[in-house]
Amino acid sequence: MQRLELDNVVKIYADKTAVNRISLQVEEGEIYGLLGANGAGKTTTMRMVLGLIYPDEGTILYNGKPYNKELRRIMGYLPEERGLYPKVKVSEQISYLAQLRGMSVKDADKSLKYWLERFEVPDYYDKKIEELSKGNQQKMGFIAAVVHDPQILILDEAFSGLDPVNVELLKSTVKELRDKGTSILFSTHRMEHVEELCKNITILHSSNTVVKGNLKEIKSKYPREEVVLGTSGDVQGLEAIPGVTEVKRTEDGYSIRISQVDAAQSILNTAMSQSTIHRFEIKEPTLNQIFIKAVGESNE
Ligand SMILES: Nc1ncnc2c1ncn2[C@@H]1O[C@H](COP(=O)(O)OP(=O)(O)OP(=O)(O)O)[C@@H](O)[C@H]1O
Repeated sequence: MQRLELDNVVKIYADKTAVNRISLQVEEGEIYGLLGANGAGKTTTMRMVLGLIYPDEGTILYNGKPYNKELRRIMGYLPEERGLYPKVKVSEQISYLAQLRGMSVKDADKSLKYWLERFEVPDYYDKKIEELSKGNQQKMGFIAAVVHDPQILILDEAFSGLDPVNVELLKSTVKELRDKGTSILFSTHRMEHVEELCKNITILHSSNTVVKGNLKEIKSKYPREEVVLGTSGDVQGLEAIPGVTEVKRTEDGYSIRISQVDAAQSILNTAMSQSTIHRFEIKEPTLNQIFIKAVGESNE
């Protein structure tokens, strides 16, 4: 049984279809990437999953059952815009949120203290949100989303505003939650994070699903269009090889764009006849390249 299942879900605002027939499944212990350009329909989809707004068509099932208010206890949400009150102490508001989701005062306090220790900021317990830096407010938002140990966690740009050390800290936490069985709907514009974390993805464009499936399978279906060549010296004649569209000199060789994969063998033969080769790779497209191809650079 799927932990979370969306089937042909539609949301319409007046004359605007914000989400048009999205279908996806998230298993137990899976991080699912929900991607798309600005205005594509990601936040609307997440808000429907959370039960904050209702779909106009389609179904959303949680452990095989439709939405009911009790599900709030098993869901956690880190919104893109900060959701915590600036003037209230970390301990008061996160403990309150945890109690709203069914925890006892004692368990909520214990869990909050665990997470503050985990993020190496135990002294934030008594601080007001407004006293913290932007990145540390983001960490408190993350704690508010996970403090009650949800089965379904919805993360919208979870790593925004964080320095590289904190990105790694949160990333490893997200992986750990996944390994413990949490199902995570993960939305971001940072494709390298998706490549590292997500098994399956959906890319939305103007409310429609344009790419969907297993990330590795999606990547294998897109043509390989870049050859990386490491050479000890110059190689002449690469531009003249049929199928080569662009040749760039790099520090230790060449980066070559190709329009057909057969060109790679000719590149290797040409290079080997003139120089020692210490690297030859026909690169898979990055998710960034796939995203740009699928969506184009058009923003709303
Ligand atoms: N309450 C609303 N009333 C009317 N239109 C809305 C409402 N909420 C969202 N929309 C529209 O629905 C579409 C999808 O918006 P949504 O916020 O889901 O996009 P998004 O993918 O989360 O974008 P971003 O990456 O910019 O956060 C947009 O065209 C938006 O203007």
